[in-house]
Amino acid sequence: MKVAVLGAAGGIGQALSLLLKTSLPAGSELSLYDVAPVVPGVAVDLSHIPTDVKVAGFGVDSLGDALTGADIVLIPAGMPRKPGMDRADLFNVNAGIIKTLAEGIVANCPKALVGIITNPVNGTVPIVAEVFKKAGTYDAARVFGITTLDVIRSEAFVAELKGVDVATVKVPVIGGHSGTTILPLLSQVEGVTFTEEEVAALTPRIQNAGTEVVNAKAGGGSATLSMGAAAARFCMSLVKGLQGEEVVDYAYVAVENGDAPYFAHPIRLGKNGVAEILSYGQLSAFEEKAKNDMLATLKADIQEGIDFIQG
Ligand SMILES: NC(=O)C1=CN([C@@H]2O[C@H](COP(=O)(O)OP(=O)(O)OC[C@H]3O[C@@H](n4cnc5c(N)ncnc54)[C@H](O)[C@@H]3O)[C@@H](O)[C@H]2O)C=CC1
Ligand SMILES: O=C([O-])CC(=O)C(=O)O
Repeated sequence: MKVAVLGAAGGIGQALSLLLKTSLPAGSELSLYDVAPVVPGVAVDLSHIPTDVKVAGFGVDSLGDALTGADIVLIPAGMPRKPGMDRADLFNVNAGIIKTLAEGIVANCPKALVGIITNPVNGTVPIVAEVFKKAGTYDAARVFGITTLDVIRSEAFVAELKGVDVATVKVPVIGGHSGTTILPLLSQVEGVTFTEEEVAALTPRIQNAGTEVVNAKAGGGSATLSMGAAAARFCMSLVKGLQGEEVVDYAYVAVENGDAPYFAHPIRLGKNGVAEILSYGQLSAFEEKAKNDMLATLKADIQEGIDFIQG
């Protein structure tokens, strides 16, 4: 199994690479790419951890070498938010970065499963898909926006609020990855119930959790450690699917005849990525309204990504 991390020297990239070094199956290769000159050092540093995962670092001129033979490509490259910014404010800077990296995937590992972390995820996922479509290599089953951070935050916050063992908490989160487009389905959490007031307070807490971190870091960036944990968890779901195990997880994927052209759903993963997009089930009246209220924003974010490539 070869996993490439693009943007591996950054806050997320380093945390994610550390977790992958200690959790990928024995015999795997971890390929670290970044434009920052420290990246070979990050690889050397990780290579001293005694696990059977080979690590190599690749600098700005070696994207092709980093990607060749990759089964999974994870992309946390690009600029994070500062206080006062929305994720959408990152589009102008990060769209070009994502386009270049997607072109590298087309040229070097067009069959890889691609997990996109770079914000704004609502728009960067369509950019990658459009680059692949243009090149004739697009397979909707292989492109994922990683929304696992919304899921793990929801697990943490529900466990905290309800005083239950976090290991037993499962929270479906659908939609997109920004503000109100993030839609936790608290009505479907098993084993606990919420009052209307709790739903009205917890839903925006989950939606604004990224901003909570941005503000707490006071100009020093956004979530990196929790995102590293989230991306590693999602990567391990992809790995299990590739190994032929049955696994269901959540991600922002292309959906035909869905609520929007891209929407986070429960998905069944297999050897070729998405094996099946599963229904997110019955929504409460609160969730149905929240979904309908945010769809115009999500669709506009998606269109911005499509237009960036189609012109
Ligand atoms: N999907 C999600 O839930 C989350 C997404 N993010 C997003 O992840 C991205 C990265 O965040 P951080 O790691 O905190 O930022 P960071 O600034 O610490 O790291 C970004 C890295 O990307 C590298 N980079 C820039 N241009 C590149 C290129 N063309 N090719 C390869 N590498 C390149 C930089 O050199 C840097 O090492 C941001 O866009 C942020 O908004 C952050 C948290 C959660
Ligand atoms: O809020 C941000 O800018 C980073 C992010 O996507 C998150 O933490 O969910």
